Amino acid sequence: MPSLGRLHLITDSRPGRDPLAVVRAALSAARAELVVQVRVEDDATDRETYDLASRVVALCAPYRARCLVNDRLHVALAVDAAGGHVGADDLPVDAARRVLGPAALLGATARDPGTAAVAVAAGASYLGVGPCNATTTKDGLPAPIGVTGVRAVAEAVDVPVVAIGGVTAAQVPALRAAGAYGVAVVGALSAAADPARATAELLKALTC
Ligand SMILES: Cc1ncc(COP(=O)(O)OP(=O)(O)O)c(N)n1
Ligand SMILES: Cc1nc(C(=O)O)sc1CCOP(=O)(O)O
Ligand SMILES: [Mg+2]
Repeated sequence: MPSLGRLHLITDSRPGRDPLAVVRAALSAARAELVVQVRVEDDATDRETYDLASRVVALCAPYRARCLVNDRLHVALAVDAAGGHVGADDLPVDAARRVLGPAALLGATARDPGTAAVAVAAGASYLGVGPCNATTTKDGLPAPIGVTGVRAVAEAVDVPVVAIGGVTAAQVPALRAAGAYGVAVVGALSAAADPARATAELLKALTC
């Protein structure tokens, strides 16, 4: 399996956002280094999710960038995405692995070392670890675990740790020093005045 991209762009499908424009801009800057995770609001229909994911897969293909689908693994299969991401309210990791098959990329959310180890044993390819910081992008999250929490998880597992939650380019060096392999962002790109430039800045911080 090719190595996992270090920069994960999670789509922002809240009203008034233009997720495809941000994906296009980010792909132009990061190319195959980008992983695009299609994440929709809970009230989005499967058809809406399928339509968005299909378009993201098509945008990623010329760059050989990979698309993952959050939560809705049947959509991941239907659009021939590279895999999916699950958390505590989704299919258990072992069930998600059975659905997606052995070759797929499967991400799992982990907020502590114990959960992380269980997820890896169940078949997770990488872990989404956070929230690193407070974020307004998603409601109902626990208190931030900070760089220290990311380090605790990274030391406990041997799969890539992707830090999430209010991550900015300025924080990337500290996250990398703590053992994070990459980062996943919504607002840092979706709310950027120039998403291509913001992508380049994140990527530089991740790869220098
Ligand atoms: C890379 C990454 N990490 C964590 C999450 C959160 O997943 P989950 O806990 O299932 O919450 P929702 O995103 O489904 O609301 C993620 N999507 N990606
Ligand atoms: C979707 C999501 N999951 C998180 C978690 O910690 O599980 S934080 C998050 C939102 C990340 O958006 P931003 O980069 O704008 O903070
Ligand atoms: Mg989920």
